[in-house]
Amino acid sequence: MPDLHWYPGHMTKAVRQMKEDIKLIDIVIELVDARIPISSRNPDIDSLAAGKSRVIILNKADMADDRETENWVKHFTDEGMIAVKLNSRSGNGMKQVKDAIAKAAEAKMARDRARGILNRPVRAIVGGIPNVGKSTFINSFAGRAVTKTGNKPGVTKGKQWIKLNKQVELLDTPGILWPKFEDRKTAEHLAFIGSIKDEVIEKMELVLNLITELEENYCGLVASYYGFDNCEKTENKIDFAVKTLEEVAKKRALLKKGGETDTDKASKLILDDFKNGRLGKITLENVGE
Ligand SMILES: Nc1nc2c(ncn2[C@@H]2O[C@H](COP(=O)(O)OP(=O)(O)OP(=O)(O)O)[C@@H](O)[C@H]2O)c(=O)[nH]1
Repeated sequence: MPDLHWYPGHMTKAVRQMKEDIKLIDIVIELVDARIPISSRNPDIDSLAAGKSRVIILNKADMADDRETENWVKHFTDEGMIAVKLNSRSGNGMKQVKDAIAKAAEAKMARDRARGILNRPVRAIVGGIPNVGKSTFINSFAGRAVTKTGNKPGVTKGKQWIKLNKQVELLDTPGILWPKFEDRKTAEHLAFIGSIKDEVIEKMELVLNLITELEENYCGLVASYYGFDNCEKTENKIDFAVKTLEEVAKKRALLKKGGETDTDKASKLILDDFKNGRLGKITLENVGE
């Protein structure tokens, strides 16, 4: 197994920045990928965000299994968080997100009022591991109608805030959290969604494990996307995955010079199709697993 404890320097800097920014913040909005709500979280957010209001957004819900996403929303709500699903690209769900942030802000203002603090702005930050959609979220949140604050006296130097309403504003630069590499499966899931470079893990091994995982919950899905039938409940999962991979190469005419199937190209194709949601609405991590 390759060394997965890879930790680029820019991330160390980004994490330090997030620790600094969070001091100004009342509400921490954590973005996770709805397809892998556990692996795309960073457990350290709990200590980073201690004492803050918490909102968790299941982003990229358009690529996840709707039923599973509902289960996750319920799960995080039961844990005492405000949980919402969202498609940041289309903005579908943004109204619910804004309502959720306004609700968290209202609770914070009520606590302030009880302590005699009036009209203090409530500030929020978006945090998440790479590629979960933080920038897309901020752009979609800002939309066209809202005005940016900042560059005026009294506003922290270099920081821009996007106003949600009179009292609530969102920091326009996201906080970057580092992905966790606790175990092989987590690292693979992060590679499937593109949060860590898939060069970190050998592509062929990665795709065989993806096919195997998909077969468990969505039997025949890979085959049917590429135009053949194949749903076998077999014990020999890796053999089955290899067969599927070769069949995909044949179907897509991915052949080497001598006519042999080009499974490297087929691996790349399947990983790319999954990453971009072309294989369908799929969730790889279920509540209670
Ligand atoms: N389908 C879909 N794609 C999304 C959604 N949100 C973001 N994306 C896409 O996901 C990719 C990554 O989005 P970014 O906004 O750059 O993610 P980020 O978290 O800011 O990434 P880093 O800068 O690497 O930390 C882009 O191709 C987005 O278009 C979503 O809700 N649905």
